[in-house]
Amino acid sequence: MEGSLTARDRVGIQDFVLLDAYTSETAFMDNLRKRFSENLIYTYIGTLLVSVNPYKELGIYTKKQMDTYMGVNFFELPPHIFALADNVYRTMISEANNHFILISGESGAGKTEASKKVLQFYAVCCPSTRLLDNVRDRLLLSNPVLEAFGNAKTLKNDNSSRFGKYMDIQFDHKGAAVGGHVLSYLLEKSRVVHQNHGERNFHIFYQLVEGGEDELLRWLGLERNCQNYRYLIQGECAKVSSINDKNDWKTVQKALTIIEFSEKDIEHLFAILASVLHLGNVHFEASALGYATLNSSVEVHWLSKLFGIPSNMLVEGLTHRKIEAKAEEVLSPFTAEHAKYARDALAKAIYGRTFSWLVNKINESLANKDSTRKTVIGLLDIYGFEVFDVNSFEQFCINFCNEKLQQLFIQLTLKSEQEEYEKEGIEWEPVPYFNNKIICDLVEEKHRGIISILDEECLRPGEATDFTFLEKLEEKMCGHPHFVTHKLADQKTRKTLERGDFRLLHYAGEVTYSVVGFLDKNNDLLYRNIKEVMRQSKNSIMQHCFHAIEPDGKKRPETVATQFNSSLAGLTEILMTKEPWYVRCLKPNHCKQPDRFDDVMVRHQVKYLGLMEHLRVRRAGFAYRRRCEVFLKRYKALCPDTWPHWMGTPAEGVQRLIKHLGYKPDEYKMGRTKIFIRHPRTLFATEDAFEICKHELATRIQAKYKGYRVKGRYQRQREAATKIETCWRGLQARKERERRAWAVKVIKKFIKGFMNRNQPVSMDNSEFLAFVRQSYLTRLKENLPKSVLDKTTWLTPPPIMQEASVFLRQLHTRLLVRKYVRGISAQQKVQLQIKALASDIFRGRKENYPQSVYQPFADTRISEKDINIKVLQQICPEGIKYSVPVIKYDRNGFRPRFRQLIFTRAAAYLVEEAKIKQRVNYSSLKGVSVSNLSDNFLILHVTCDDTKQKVCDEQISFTGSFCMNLLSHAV
Ligand SMILES: Nc1ncnc2c1ncn2[C@@H]1O[C@H](COP(=O)(O)OP(=O)(O)OP(=O)(O)O)[C@@H](O)[C@H]1O
Repeated sequence: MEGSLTARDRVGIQDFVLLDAYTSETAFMDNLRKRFSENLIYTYIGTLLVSVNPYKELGIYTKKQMDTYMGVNFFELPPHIFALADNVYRTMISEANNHFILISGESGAGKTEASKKVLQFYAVCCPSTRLLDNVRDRLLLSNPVLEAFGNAKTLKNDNSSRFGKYMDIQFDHKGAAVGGHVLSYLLEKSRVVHQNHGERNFHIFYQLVEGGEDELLRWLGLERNCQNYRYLIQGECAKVSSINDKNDWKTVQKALTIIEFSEKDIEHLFAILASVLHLGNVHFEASALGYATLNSSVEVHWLSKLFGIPSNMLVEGLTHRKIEAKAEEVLSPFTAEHAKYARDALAKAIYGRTFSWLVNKINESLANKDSTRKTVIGLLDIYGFEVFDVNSFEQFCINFCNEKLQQLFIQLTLKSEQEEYEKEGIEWEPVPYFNNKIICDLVEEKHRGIISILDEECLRPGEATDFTFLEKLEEKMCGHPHFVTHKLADQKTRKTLERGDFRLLHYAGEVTYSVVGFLDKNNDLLYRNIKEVMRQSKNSIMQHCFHAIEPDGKKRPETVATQFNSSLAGLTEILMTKEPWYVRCLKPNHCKQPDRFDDVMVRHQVKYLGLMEHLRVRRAGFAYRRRCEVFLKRYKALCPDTWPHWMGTPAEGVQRLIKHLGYKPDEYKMGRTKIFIRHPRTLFATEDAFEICKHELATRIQAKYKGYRVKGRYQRQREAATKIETCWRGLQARKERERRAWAVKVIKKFIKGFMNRNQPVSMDNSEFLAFVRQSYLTRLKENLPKSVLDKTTWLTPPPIMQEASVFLRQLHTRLLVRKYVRGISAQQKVQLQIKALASDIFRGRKENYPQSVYQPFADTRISEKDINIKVLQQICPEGIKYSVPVIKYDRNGFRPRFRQLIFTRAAAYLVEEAKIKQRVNYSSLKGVSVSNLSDNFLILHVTCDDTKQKVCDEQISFTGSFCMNLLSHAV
């Protein structure tokens, strides 16, 4: 698939919009399956990309592939994530606005992989410099670091994102990636202390233990065996065949240095990871009084060393809490159970806060400090919808997040699209779709939603438990169509629910949540005592985390669910200001197996992702719409009526324009303020015409001239001069520095004068004029005559460049002449002088003169060795100037005779072998005549008063092929 389509690439339909069969789910599934069986994992629905996880390497993400997709029209090549990335990028450049790519799908569907591919595409395909290479490397390498700390093996996915990630890639006006910013959402901290069977802790712990150098492990007090650490073995699957912790460790280490973590930062970061592992091994026993006693001196030793906190302080913090009793604070001992809880809470807090520190640090490294305007492409890769056997608070948050993203998708596509048709007065048959707002409200509605009820239970005084929370839910949610519990369920459903469960009917399916742990996880409290202990740490990251993040003393921090809800609202706001693009990832089977397409499972995803509805709206609707003024502004140059100025309304202008372009009535619709184009191909045809018109330079020049406009006229003149200077540089032989400097000076002078006389009329006009100038000069540069005699015709200039063209032509000719003249030898110079003379004599007077211009003139036509020695002896003292073989005709009878005609300084000699037949003194030469025709006759007229001559008043006629050469010499 390198550029051209093969038969395999055409299997099925590349764009569901083009499916012939009516848009049934069966036809949709057939197409998806057919393509999947040929390893064609991508298919479009318009500009939305559907991707099916192949669970195997397909070799379709090479540099060559990137080159293939770079700058090619979206629908020209088989669907690909690179095509989408390229289309987003080019739209961002041409429209100079912000975009985001929403990648969604359930856990393991391929979201993270897709977002990595997009990032790689930009890293390779965007213009770059050495400086920007740094930014690019950091952008790319932030991924393995974030994955190591934020991803883990789950039952659904060996590399499952346990946090939400939104990454902005910032581009300058030339389209180079110049910076980035990462926002992270709710890390699943509980994984640090607990993993379900078959799952792992975050990758970084295993990488450190497996890959860390011996010396490092010694320094951290760690052993190279994951089995020795309680926090690493709860899922009983420390080793996973698809994961190479050792290699990943190396990648992370390298990435940390490239992202510019200092040695100290790295040291402290590793110390924290080791501390968490030591903390997990801290063991409590109950004393006789039932209080916790700490029986882990080795662990405490290492914790004390790595945190830089005295051991006794640590021990106290881990076994006691501070209680305020009236004016004083007293220490109250924990029970063993309580101490374990406090230890785990500390481990979670340390890891969670370190993760936030890490994200900030990455952001510092990606930040672009330059304040010039940048455009942005956002990449949203957030944990996918997930359902386990036991689902807890974390799944509740993750699935709620997916509900919100589905809601955003609905808002931006199905809902807004249909509302827009209505608003614009376009006839439209509404497409029904399931709006999941009802579920979002169920979770987030103020005072009535699940989060509000949970917060109430967390914050209220008195004995609140997970079960009182469940009762409150039952009380408030009773009868809600998407909520059910054991108590509220009908008999049949009740059998599937435990007493401590509640079930939500999500857009993606039912999920049963166990309320156990909801209150604790939502409170996420850490005892004050242990926080104060951590503040004493000598580890700079710990100091930062426990100082900076702490709210003032007594105020209770916001609950986790509320914080998460607010951050999602913030994310929605960010996304709503950008142009959306979608990648919908599908998971083909539960077993992570290649070549296995589970129909039921895929059909279910197709359904809940709303793909059929999207397809129906796309098919019935319009692929492209733009406000009339925007459309007109872009394409008005394609129609003589609208270019350069359209005086009527934008809508009328658009009508005139599309009439000129020959749009058929079924290809478009005019709304109240917008034009709607049904098929992408119509737009592509228009865009192609536009491209031809403006040439590929248009985008670059537009971008250049935006900056150019702002900088003012002086700057404009300078830039224009520099551009032309560049053109000229290409034209000149680089070695001739002196000449080039002269040319540039003259051109600059010209431009200055020229610009002064050609003040642009309007902004639009100025851009176009600038384009026309640039385009003409570029073409001219490529078509300049290469030598003085080059017959290349000078390019006809556009009207505004007439004057410049004449000037440049003179300049160019002069330059070529100068170059030519400097390059000729003394001998050639004499030749040329003779030619110039021939020109004076014959130009316009003799029919075959033009041909002679291209024939070399020689110094002589008979070399001395071909002249008889006797003759030479006689005439040599006079100095032979020129000799030529001729045929002589005498006056009577025109009998031809072969002779040598030899000119000396004093006379002309007619020679026949060893005999001088005739000598004509120049003093006796009355004249020379030739005809004006294409012959080579030459007649010498001589006087007869020279008694020594045999002929008087004679005409000596010759013919020879070099008559002009001869005569010019003679003269
Ligand atoms: N395009 C692809 N080509 C080859 N393998 C892929 C592709 N996409 C995904 N995979 C495989 O599927 C696995 C899961 O993909 P990924 O981690 O991207 O899922 P996800 O949707 O981000 O899941 P989660 O929501 O759990 O983070 C990858 O580790 C990889 O092995």
